[in-house]
Order: sequence, then structure tokens, then C-alpha cells
Amino acid sequence: MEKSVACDGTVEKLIEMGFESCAAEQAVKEVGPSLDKAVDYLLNGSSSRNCEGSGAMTSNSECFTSSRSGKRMLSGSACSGRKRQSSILEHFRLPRSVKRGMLSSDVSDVLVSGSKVLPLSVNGCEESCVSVDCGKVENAVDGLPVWCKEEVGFGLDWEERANRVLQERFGYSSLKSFQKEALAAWAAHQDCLVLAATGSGKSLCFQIPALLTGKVVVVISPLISLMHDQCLKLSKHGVSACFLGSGQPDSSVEKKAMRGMYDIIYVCPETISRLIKPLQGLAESRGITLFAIDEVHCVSKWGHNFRPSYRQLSVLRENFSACNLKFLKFNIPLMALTATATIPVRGDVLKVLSMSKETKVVLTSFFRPNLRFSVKHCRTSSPSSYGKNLSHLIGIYAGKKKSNEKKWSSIAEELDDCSDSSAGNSISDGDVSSPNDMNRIEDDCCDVDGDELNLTKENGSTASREKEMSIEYLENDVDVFHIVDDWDVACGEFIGQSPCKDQYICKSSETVDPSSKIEDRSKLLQEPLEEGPTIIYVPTRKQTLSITEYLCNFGVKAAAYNASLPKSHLRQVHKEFHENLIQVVVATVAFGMGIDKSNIRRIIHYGWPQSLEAYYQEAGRAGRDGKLAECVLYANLSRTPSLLPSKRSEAQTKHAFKMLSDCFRYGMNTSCCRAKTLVEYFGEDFSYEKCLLCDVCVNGPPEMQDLKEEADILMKEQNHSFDSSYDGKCNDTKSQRAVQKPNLRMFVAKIKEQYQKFWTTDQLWWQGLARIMEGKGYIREGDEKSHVQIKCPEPTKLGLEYLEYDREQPLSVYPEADMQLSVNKHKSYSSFAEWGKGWADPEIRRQRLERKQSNRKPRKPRRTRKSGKMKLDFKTARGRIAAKLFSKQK
Ligand SMILES: Nc1ncnc2c1ncn2[C@@H]1O[C@H](COP(=O)(O)OP(=O)(O)OP(=O)(O)O)[C@@H](O)[C@H]1O
Ligand SMILES: [Mg+2]
Repeated sequence: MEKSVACDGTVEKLIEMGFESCAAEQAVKEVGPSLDKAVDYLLNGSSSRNCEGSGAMTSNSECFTSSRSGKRMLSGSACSGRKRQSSILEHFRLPRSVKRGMLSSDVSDVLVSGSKVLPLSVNGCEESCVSVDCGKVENAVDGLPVWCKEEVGFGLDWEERANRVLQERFGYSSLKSFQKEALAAWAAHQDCLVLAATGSGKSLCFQIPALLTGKVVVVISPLISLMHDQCLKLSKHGVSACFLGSGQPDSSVEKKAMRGMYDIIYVCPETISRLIKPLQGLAESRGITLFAIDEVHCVSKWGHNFRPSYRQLSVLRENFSACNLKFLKFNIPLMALTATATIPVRGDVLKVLSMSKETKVVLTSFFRPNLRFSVKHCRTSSPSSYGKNLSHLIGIYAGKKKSNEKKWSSIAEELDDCSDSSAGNSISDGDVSSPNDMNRIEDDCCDVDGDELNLTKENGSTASREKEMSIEYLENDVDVFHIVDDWDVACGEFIGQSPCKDQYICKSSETVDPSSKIEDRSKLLQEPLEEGPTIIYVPTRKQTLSITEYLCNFGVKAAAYNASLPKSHLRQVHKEFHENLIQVVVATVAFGMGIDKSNIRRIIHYGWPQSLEAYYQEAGRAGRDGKLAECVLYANLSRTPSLLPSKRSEAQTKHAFKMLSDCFRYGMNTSCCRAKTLVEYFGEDFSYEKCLLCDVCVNGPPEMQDLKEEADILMKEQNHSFDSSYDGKCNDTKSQRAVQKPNLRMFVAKIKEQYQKFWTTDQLWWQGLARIMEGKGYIREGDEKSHVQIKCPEPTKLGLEYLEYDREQPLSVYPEADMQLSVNKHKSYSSFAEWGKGWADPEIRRQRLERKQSNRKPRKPRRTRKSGKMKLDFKTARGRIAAKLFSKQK
């Protein structure tokens, strides 16, 4: 009895060490309860053969693997129901001598059995071999091969091994500290949330585990372009990967994936629920070492790019936990990654994915020190303004403008071909021959008075408009989903090629370390902006086509990318862009997240993005090689941007307006470093005062102005109307208050009436002041609906106090971009205004008219058609002047 308890204890310890339970049991049976003897037996004895034999003899085993160490043995019946999964950390802790012994025997075993060794031990170093194909076995059911890999011993600690994989596979010298942290969490079977800047190297955090264990990593990814991008790269590094889309006509890739033929499987979130069973099979056969959820901000309703299907990813935790799958010893860990999650989004992610309470949060700076941010004012809505705004770009790529040149580049021709061939595809919307049509709906479809179109499902009055927009113009989550469906899966299969030799040459870490010092950053100031490709992000599909056409017309190699274009076109654009054959891609959000091309020098946003998250995400495509890159937002500052339609609840709509409003404020800001604004938006304390590169840092803020008088006047107007709405003139019913709520436009009209000095100060200027005052907490939105800009300002308690007590206090503020625009607009008309002023003085007017009259004959007053008699038309100004002259003549 005692002996059997001791034996059980030894078996348990052996399992903890990482040995397979059947091997451990066999060892204890052979040598008794002595741990040392059992280990010795396992490492030097013949247990493996026994176990192998048992596996091989099992008729319904799906795959069998063996080693003397007894690790990762049967995946079939022999071991089913037992705890087979080894603790990775325990594994690393084995004594060095033991590990070495294990490894050499493992490799020779495998070689003897005729399997191939993956090209990891390029230096002839056995220890660098981390994963070994153990061959293929015919599946009894359909005759398809089943691939499995043996997890072999780690000769060094996991960090060293990971660094070696990094060097040999990817050519980088060492892991970044955040990568180490994330990998450490994975190695400890912990869930992990990785929040790190765009381009910092998050992908390696989930790619390396596949190479360290020989098991599969399943990556949930939102965009086909991103999956394609990553698979392409991995195949170049000798890692086999595939991506799977929902509704796939060709199931062979999926079948192969579920049989363990690929190291990494990319799946869109919509497909996961269908794949639960096959993935459980894969977890049991080859093993799944990690579920990575990339661009995890898509989980949150409060993030940008919300994808409802991301919310269903809690199925991963439910279906791949140790309590559910008896062959697992630990839950398969989840690793969630993003570069653009605000603090509320982070909380939401943890909750929605049912991540463990012990989830490790790896957080690095979001700051990208080599990105030069700027905002330019322009009318993005009109093709006629392309000339002015894009001439610089044309100059860069096509030399001098050749305005009469009507030569189409091959890409433009191809675009035409594509549009012809895609019957039923919404590319027909892109009939670029009709510029007016193109211009119908854009980023700035509402006026400065804040009467923006509330294009949400809830808003019944704009429902048809919304439908029109979502179907015809706009890239939204449905589109993205659609392209996943639409994609030709055959191209989603990437068999790892042997990495070419020069990839083994270690490069220094190319990505900028976010903790870079100010001296390093000031070096960037002297750096010229190198030549390189550009992505132009536009809000509508139509614009992708019209701008591409425009650029191609001038000899720029440009291509459009939006979800409605044929997949063959998208694939080619992607490929040619990576091969530097295309200079400019004009894209919607479909080419946004995750795309990794090191030398993109310029990201242009031509029109308002929907949020700062989206903006920063897309801007993050630039300068991933660490060299200076430029991110320009061309925005119409004189119009309030509007929300693109999407399915939103009331709360989501409110939040979406808030995100758009923050983005608008970013554009209006003239005094705060842009990088600081962006980084702080994500809840990070910006450790530098300035980025030194952005337009605000370089040009400095405008001169401060004391706007106390204007603020007082605006406050008084509001206060007056606020009081009057409560003095009994109107009943306090909700509906009446809503109807009678005075808006800013009314206030401005009243101010103009009462104060002659503000006659030329327009709505745009007052809107800017209202925004500043709202920022200071003096006013708030009185309307119950959400708006991007304040529409019906109402004084707050603080505002009333300010009005009452702070009479002498100046209100020194930096005028914002719209206020400056308004002032400049009026300046340019000042000479006209001066000339016009004279007409207000009757004496000057009389003299001018006399002078005019002496120079030419007066016009004959108009005759009315009806009577045929001469009648003076006193309604028009001309008529009145003519009447005066006529009476004088008489
Ligand atoms: N340790 C490293 N040393 C040097 N370069 C690295 C390292 N890790 C990753 N990189 C490189 O950094 C680049 C960006 O990596 P990756 O695409 O994973 O970024 P990301 O953090 O996922 O960005 P995004 O948020 O935009 O998706 C890649 O080209 C990658 O090879
Ligand atoms: Mg990424």
C-alpha cells in the first residue's frame, strides 16, 4: 500500500518534470518509486520503445511520437484522458546534463526514424534544434496525412532559446524587454495582455512559441490584408503558416491546418466558432501552445474597429481549458495584443475574453519618436482641391507635373479591368467619370453649426441615407467581413521556405526603442525625410479610386485598395507594394491595421478619421524601420466631421461621437505637441515635454490672446436664454425644452446684432471659443443628442461663477485652428471690407454715385413685363439706386 502511494508520488513528480504520464507509469513499474532511478530509466532506458510500441499498436491512434524522455507521446487513445501537457517552465529547469542527453538522443532517434529536422541547427549545434517533424501518418478515415511534431528538450533556458530562434529565423539580435515579458507569461501558462506601440514587434510574441515548442499557435486576426501580410513574411523566414476565412470554398487548407501541417494558423474571428471541434482535435494531436488575439481592441464596444464576432472569442477559454479537455494539464494560454487600446478598452478586453485574473499585462510606451505629425487644412471633399494638396506628392514620385499627360499607368489600366470584370461588385460605384457624384458624401458632410448628420441606426430620419452610404460608399466592418469570405483560400497557404542565408546575419534592433533619449530624438531633426512609399487613407471607397486615378494621371505609380475591389487586385496591390513596385496606395481602413512594411515614409489621412485610435493605428504603418517618417492629416477645419454609419447602440453612438470629437480637437489644437496629445489619449504619461518633430513643436504655438470680453458676451447670452427658459415663458416639459433650446448659431446672430465690433466675427470663430470654454468647464452641451461640437451651449456652475466673480481675470488662450482660419479668411477680404465701409456713409455714397454717373450713362430703369410701362423696382438695391438717380435727373 505504502509502495503504491510512493509510486503515485513519483509518477506525479515525473509528470511535473514534463514526462508523459504513460512513460512515467512505465518507468515506475520497471524501477520502483525511486525518482532518480525513474529519471535515469526514462533517459537511458528503453521505456520510449515500450511507449512507442503501445502507441503504434493502438489501432485508432491519430499520431504517435516518441522519445526517450517520454515527452509528448501519444495523442491517441493510449494516453487520452491523462494529463499529457508538460509544464514548459519545469521543462526548462531540468539539469543541463540531463537536457543535453535528452536532446542528442531525441535527434538521433528522429533521424533514425527517417524524419526530417527543421533547418534550425544551422550552425551544427544540436541544442538549437527546437522542433522536429516526426513524420506523417496516414489517417485511417480519409487517407490524408496527419502531421505532428515532437517537442524536444530545451538545452538552454527558454530565453536563450527564444533569442536563438530570433537570430536564426528572423535575423534579429535579441528580444526586446516587452517581448521577453510576454514570452515569460506564456511559458508560465499565463494569459497575457500586450500593449505596445505600433511597429514594436508584437507579432513575434506569439510567433516564437510555435517555434519553441513545435506546437501550433492559433492567431485570431481581423483583416485579410494583415493575415496575408504576416503569412507572407513567415514563409520567408521558414515558418509554415496559413490563414482561414469563413465560408471557404476550398477546404483543403483548413483540413491540412487541422491536421497540424502549419506552425501558425491565422483565423478570422467569424470562423473560430465553426472550428472549435477540429481545433480541439489539433490540441490533442499536435498540440496548441497558444491562442493569440491580435488587434484585440476590436473586442471592445468602446474601441475603434469594433467587431461583434470578437466578442464571441470567450469560446476559446471555455473550450480549451484544462477542466474541459482532460488531456490538458493547463489552460491553453491566451495572448491579447494591441497598440491602440485606451484604459476602458483594456478592462473590456479582459472581461469579454474571460481572461484569467492573473493575466499578465505587458505595457510599453505608445510613443513613436520618429513620426512627424502635422495637420493641414484643406477641402478634402472636392477633387478640384487634389491639385493643390497632392502636387507635393506628385512632385516626389513623378518629378515635374505633366498636366497634359493622359498616359495611364499599367496599374490604372488594371484597375479598369478589375472594375469591368467584377460584376455585381460595388466597384461600379467608382465610376470616376462623374466628379460631382464622387463628391456627394464625404468626411465633412455637415456644417459648422454642428447640424451634423447623425447617421446611426437609431436615427430613423436618416436611415435611408445611412443605407445608401453603407452600401455604396463606406468601408465598414461588414465590408471587412465580406472580404474575408471572398478571399481565395488557396493563397492563404504559406509553406515555410528555408530562410535565405543573409537572414541569419544578425541585424541590430531596427525598431525604435520607445525609451529613446532626447539626444537620439534630436538627431531625427537633422535627418532628411528619405524617399519611400506612401499610404493615403481616405474615408470612402470612391475617394480611393478618384485619388488613384488622379495620381496615375500624373505618372505616379498608385493603386487603390478597398474591400469592394476584386480580390485578385487586392492581392496584387499588396504584393507589389511590398516589392516597392507601387509608390502610393490609396486605401480605406481595409489596409489599416497591422500592415508591416519597414520603409513607409509617409501616411496621409485625406479626410477626418473616426477616432484618434484609428488615426494612430494607421499612422503607425509609417517609419517601422525607425527612420524619420511623416504623418499628415489633411482635414477640413471649417466643417465638423460626421460619423460614418455602423450598427451602434445608443451608448455606442454617444461614445463614437466622443471619439470623433477627440479627433476633431486633435486637428484644431495649435498649442500642444501632437505626439503628447496622442500618447496621453491612451492614458500614458508623456515623459518628454515635446516630440520636437510635429508641426506644433516646430512652428510653436500662436500668440496667446485675452478673449475675456468675447467669453463674457457669449456667457451672458447663454445665461440670458438659460434664465428665460426657466422664467415661466415655457413649460418645462422635455419636448418643449428640446425644441426651444437656443443653439450657438442663434447666439452668434444675437451678438452680431448687438455688437458692431463683432459683425465680421463668424460662426467658425465662436465655435472655436465655445470649444475652449467647454474644455475649461464653463459651458456644456445642453442638447440631449450627441454632437461632435457643442451645439446648444449652456452655462455650468463653474461658468456662472466665472461670470459673476472673475470679472477682472483675463482669459488668455491660444486661438485654435478654426479660429485662426476664420480670422485669416476675413483678413483676405479686408481691402474689400474697407471699400465696402464707405457705402454705409450716405455722403460718401452720394459722391461715389455722382462720380460714377458722370463717367457713364445711367441704366434705364427696368420695365415690368406685365404692364409694359416703366416701373421702378424698389425691391432690389439696384432698383433703389436707379430710382434715386432717375429722380435726380428729373
Ligand atoms: N526583437 C526585435 N528586434 C528587431 N526587430 C524586431 C524585433 N521584434 C520584431 N521586430 C521587427 O519589428 C517590425 C514590426 O513588427 P510587428 O509587425 O510585429 O509590429 P506590431 O507591434 O505588431 O505592430 P502593429 O501594432 O502595427 O501591428 C517587424 O518587421 C519585426 O520583424
Ligand atoms: Mg501587429
